[in-house]
Amino acid sequence: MELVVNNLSCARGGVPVLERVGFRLTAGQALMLRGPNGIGKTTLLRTLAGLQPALEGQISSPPESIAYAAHADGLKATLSVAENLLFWARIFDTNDITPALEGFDLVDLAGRQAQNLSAGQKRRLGLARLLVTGRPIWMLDEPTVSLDTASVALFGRAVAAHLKTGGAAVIATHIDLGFSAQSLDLTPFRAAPQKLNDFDEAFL
Ligand SMILES: Nc1ncnc2c1ncn2[C@@H]1O[C@H](COP(=O)(O)OP(=O)(O)OP(=O)(O)O)[C@@H](O)[C@H]1O
Repeated sequence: MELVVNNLSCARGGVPVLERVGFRLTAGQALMLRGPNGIGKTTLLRTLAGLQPALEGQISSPPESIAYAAHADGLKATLSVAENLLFWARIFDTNDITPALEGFDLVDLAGRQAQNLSAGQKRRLGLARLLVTGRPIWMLDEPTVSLDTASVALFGRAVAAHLKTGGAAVIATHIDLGFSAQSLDLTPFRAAPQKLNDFDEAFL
């Protein structure tokens, strides 16, 4: 497993956000994306995960090798915790949700509808889905939002275990997850402001 990103430029809403981002990640490594609000961490993760096209550059790993956990939990409200996990597990050709239930402390909540979970419990369920994908590269956007201290530690252990078994992770977060990781500050990669075209200038 190796993720090599070269000369990657990406846009949001048609506006270039980041230019010439590059890094290399091998099995067992995690990369923490840093930078101020609005710098483009979500945009970069979405591009790496294949949810939007890059303006230019290369990403060595195909989207099929990546599991992406976004800001939104994306849960099925009327399905139970176990049913939500099974729904996802079957997409990835497995019925085994036990490691996901156990790894994210969801065993006692297995029968509860997702809509009746607390915010932190919903977040744990959203993250537990990573374990049923079997995909080697995790892309995680602010994964610890709503998590209490114990759940952050639980999540940190889940990522550390994933790394130990040859996985990799790219994580946009402002907090320390308790394992060693590289970090990449995106500030130097901020795209230059676009030059106004003649039409815009005529109206200024
Ligand atoms: N749908 C959109 N249309 C146009 N611009 C957008 C859209 N969504 C986000 N942006 C802009 O793109 C830029 C990058 O946003 P992005 O969400 O990637 O930043 P971020 O680093 O993840 O921020 P945060 O730390 O606040 O989550 C920001 O300036 C933002 O305002």
